[in-house]
Amino acid sequence: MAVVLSLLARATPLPVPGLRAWVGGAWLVFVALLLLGLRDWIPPIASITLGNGALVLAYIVWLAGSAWHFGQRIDFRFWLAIWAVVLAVVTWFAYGAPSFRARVVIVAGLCAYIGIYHAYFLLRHPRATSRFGKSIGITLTTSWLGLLAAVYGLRALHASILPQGNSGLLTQDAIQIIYTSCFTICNLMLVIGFATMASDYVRALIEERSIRDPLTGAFNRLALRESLEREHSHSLRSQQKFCVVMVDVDHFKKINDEHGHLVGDRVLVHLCERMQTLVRSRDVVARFGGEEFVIVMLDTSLPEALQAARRILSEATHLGDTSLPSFTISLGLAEWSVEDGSIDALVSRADAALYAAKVKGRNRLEIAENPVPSGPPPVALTPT
Ligand SMILES: Nc1nc2c(ncn2[C@@H]2O[C@H](COP(=O)(O)OP(=O)(O)OP(=O)(O)O)[C@@H](O)[C@H]2O)c(=O)[nH]1
Repeated sequence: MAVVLSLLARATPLPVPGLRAWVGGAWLVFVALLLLGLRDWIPPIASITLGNGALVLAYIVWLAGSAWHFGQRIDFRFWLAIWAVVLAVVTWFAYGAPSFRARVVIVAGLCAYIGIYHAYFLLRHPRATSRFGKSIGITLTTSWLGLLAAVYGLRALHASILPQGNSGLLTQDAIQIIYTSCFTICNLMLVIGFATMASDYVRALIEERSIRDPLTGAFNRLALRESLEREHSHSLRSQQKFCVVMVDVDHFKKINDEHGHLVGDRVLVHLCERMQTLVRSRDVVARFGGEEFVIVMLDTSLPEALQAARRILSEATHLGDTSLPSFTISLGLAEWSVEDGSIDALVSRADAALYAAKVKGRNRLEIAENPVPSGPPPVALTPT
């Protein structure tokens, strides 16, 4: 399982935060099982102390991997201190006052605790839930973490109260064989869970990149077209109005020429961020190309859109404490009409209004002419 996860980590097209730690944890589980399995052939210090140490460390490293995956850090000093104490206590119960029962209760109890903590962390993390709900990887990982913690908990309880609990995992009795199988399956499924989380992450990132403009983070033209088509057919059914605003930076070429393209890029990023804060979160801000943006204001009539567009004209160019050169923008606003036969016709009207704003001196807002009815009215895409 460690080999498979390592190969997967090498094959991922994009770096996945936390994946290296998950790979490291899988190798530690492998080392731990090897050392514990070689109990009769290697010195107890290697088998008992290092074997249990590697096992506990594996679960801490897996937890750290999940925290990194979501851009967080665990308190390593705290966890390493716990690890060191457990190692010392296990060594004491191996040499000072030998007690297999005490070692099992301590190690299995701690592993159960880490498993529950890890599952709880994943379940409660706000970024673990996307707009599609919990990812398959997280569901899988938390389920198997819960099961693994339950098996460890049972093992600790069993060792502390029942006489058979005092026998080693590798003993040939039925209950120990069940424990060994459960540990193996849970650890294997956990590795599959981490691999699925990694692939969920890569897929989500690729999906996100396919609809976003890499410079500004605004939606790209593909996403814009999809959202316009969605709104257009929704409006054909419901007659609910929506508006399109075209925004263009005035004399942007001059900004590039005088300050350089990097400053020009920062102006675009700044403008985009400002516009996103000035519209509702469900409105769509997209980069149409170059220094031109399109905002789709969903379920919005002309008077409401006019208010928002005026706000954008006056406030989107505020520089705050940035070191950017001052700039202005021009806007063209068009309200969807049933006479717009297609979304291209609507966008063309907004573009024409933008052109009018440029011709009239820039740094202003123009409203598009009503569409000229041509031919029969468009047919609704789905029956009303
Ligand atoms: N920095 C930067 N510049 C870009 C980017 N995309 C396009 N441009 C530049 O934007 C400029 C657009 O210039 P024009 O189309 O002449 O428009 P303008 O200078 O804004 O003039 P008006 O729109 O008429 O006010 C060109 O110089 C492009 O090279 C980009 O991503 N980053």
